[in-house]
Amino acid sequence: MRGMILKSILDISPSKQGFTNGANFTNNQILHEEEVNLEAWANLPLQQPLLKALASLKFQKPTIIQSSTLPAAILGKRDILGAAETGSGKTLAFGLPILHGILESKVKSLSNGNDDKRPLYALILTPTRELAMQVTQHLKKLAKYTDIKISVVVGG
Ligand SMILES: Nc1ncnc2c1ncn2[C@@H]1O[C@H](COP(=O)(O)OP(=O)(O)OP(=O)(O)O)[C@@H](O)[C@H]1O
Repeated sequence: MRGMILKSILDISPSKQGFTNGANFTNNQILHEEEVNLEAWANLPLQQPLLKALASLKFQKPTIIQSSTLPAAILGKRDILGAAETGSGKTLAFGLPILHGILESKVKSLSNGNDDKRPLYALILTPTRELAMQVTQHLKKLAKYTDIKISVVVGG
C-alpha cells in the first residue's frame, strides 16, 4: 500500500526542495496580476495554467501545509495524510496535485496520439455540503485557465 502519514515521507521534504515557509495572510498589499512573483512555486513543475491562476489569485507563495505536502504529492506522487488548522490552505494542498495530475495526463495522452476523454478523474469527499461547495468554488478559481470541469454533488 502506497499510503503513509506525512511525517514518514520527508525524504522529499520542503527544505530539500528549497521551499519557503508559507504564505503570510496578514499581507494586505495590493498587487496587480503581472506583479505577482511566483518564484516560491518554482520548485514544482506546475502546469502553466495553474501558475497563471495562482498569479491571478495573488498567491505568491505556498502556505506551510502546502509547502509540506506539494513536493511529495506532485514530484513523488505519494499518498499523504495531512492535518492543519482551519484556513491554513488545505484545499490547494490536495487540489493543486489533482489539477496538475489531470493536466499532465492530458498532455501525455495527446503526445501519445490518444484523445484522453475519461469522464471522471478525481473524487473529493467532504463531511458537509458547505465544505463541498467551498472546495468546488476554490478549485474552480484554480482551474479557470484550463478546460477541467469541476462539479459538486450533494445529497441527503
Ligand atoms: N498560497 C496561498 N496564498 C495566499 N492565500 C491562500 C493560499 N492558499 C490558500 N489561500 C487562501 O486561504 C484561505 C483558506 O484556505 P482554505 O480554504 O484552503 O483553508 P483550509 O485549510 O482548507 O480551511 P478549512 O479547514 O476551513 O476547510 C482561502 O481564502 C484561500 O483562498
